Amino acid sequence: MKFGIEFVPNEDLDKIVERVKLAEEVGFEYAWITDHYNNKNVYETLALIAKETETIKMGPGVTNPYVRSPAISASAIATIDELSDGRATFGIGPGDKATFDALGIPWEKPVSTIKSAIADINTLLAGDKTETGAALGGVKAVQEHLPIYMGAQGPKMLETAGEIADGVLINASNPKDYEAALPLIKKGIDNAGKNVADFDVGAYTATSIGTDSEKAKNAAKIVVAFIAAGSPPMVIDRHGLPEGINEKIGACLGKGDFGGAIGLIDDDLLHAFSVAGTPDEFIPKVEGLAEMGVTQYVAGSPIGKDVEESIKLLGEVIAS
Ligand SMILES: C[C@H](OP(=O)(O)OC[C@@H](O)[C@@H](O)[C@@H](O)Cn1c2nc(=O)[nH]c(=O)c-2cc2ccc(O)cc21)C(=O)N[C@@H](CCC(=O)N[C@@H](CCC(=O)O)C(=O)O)C(=O)O
Repeated sequence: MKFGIEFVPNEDLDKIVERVKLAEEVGFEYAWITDHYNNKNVYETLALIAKETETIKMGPGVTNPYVRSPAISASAIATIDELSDGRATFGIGPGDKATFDALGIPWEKPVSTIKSAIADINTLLAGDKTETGAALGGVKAVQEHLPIYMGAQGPKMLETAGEIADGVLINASNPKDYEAALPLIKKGIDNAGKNVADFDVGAYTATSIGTDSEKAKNAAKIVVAFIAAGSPPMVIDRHGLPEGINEKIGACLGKGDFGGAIGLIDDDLLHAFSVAGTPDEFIPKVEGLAEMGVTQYVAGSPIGKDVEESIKLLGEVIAS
């Protein structure tokens, strides 16, 4: 199992860089930086990480094809590959409606849009010209093939990821989600005549680890509340959760009643939408994801009550 870690660039960048250096030290192989227009810029954050680290791979986890053209994204990730001496990796997903509504960008045909964006980015990174005549000149990726991952959850997006990407990052923390996702990804891999062994299935989880189980679980509750509220009925049903619990939690969040939302998060919801607890509680959960075909465990927010301590504890899980 490879291990990755996610950071949201909405806080002091020096702190994020220090945390990525600590993650590198304890054995993490990937640092994924989220990309939302209202946070600090993902590529400036990645550039700082590239200059301050030696071995960890890094990339957007995940950008989207609507806010930047494929040529701008190709130039940006090739620059990170140069700065990091060949450690860049590129995560791209369809983004979400709320973002594009706020930006006044029409969100159309996400599957086709991602397919054509990835095709152009691969063309440009290979040093070739796109159909419209775009070509990179003053920047060149170090890696022969810079790996491209897709953020995906929907069935078509998952199949597309298997078909055209080198890996997938799925926002899900429970083996049941991977039991449902793997056949779709495999269908795409088979369609493209690729080898499953070459494909990286990333579990982009809501992680909360600590020496005190209760405290670790409590730290995860608000994140779980947002995930549960955004989950469709099919996912609520998959995890055997009470029908309508997503709406109930969403209603609390909608009126800013975070205490009420957190009060609704029980162990079943924690188990469905996060990996939370002590290192000893973590190891069987990570093993359970591996049994379902997950090949990269990505520790996503909140990581833990004390992030530095949690990164070190995750180092114990990596070493186990
Ligand atoms: C579009 C959507 O795809 P989805 O994979 O479910 O999208 C949910 C998320 O993956 C998406 O919002 C991501 O961008 C969210 N996301 C992030 N989004 C961000 O904006 N920033 C981030 O940093 C970020 C990180 C992230 C990490 C992991 C991850 O899994 C997702 C992440 C969907 O509805 N897909 C369906 C329908 C697809 C569809 O629209 N089909 C149409 C059009 C077909 C066509 O396009 O040609 C049709 O069938 O007619 C499907 O896959 O079946």
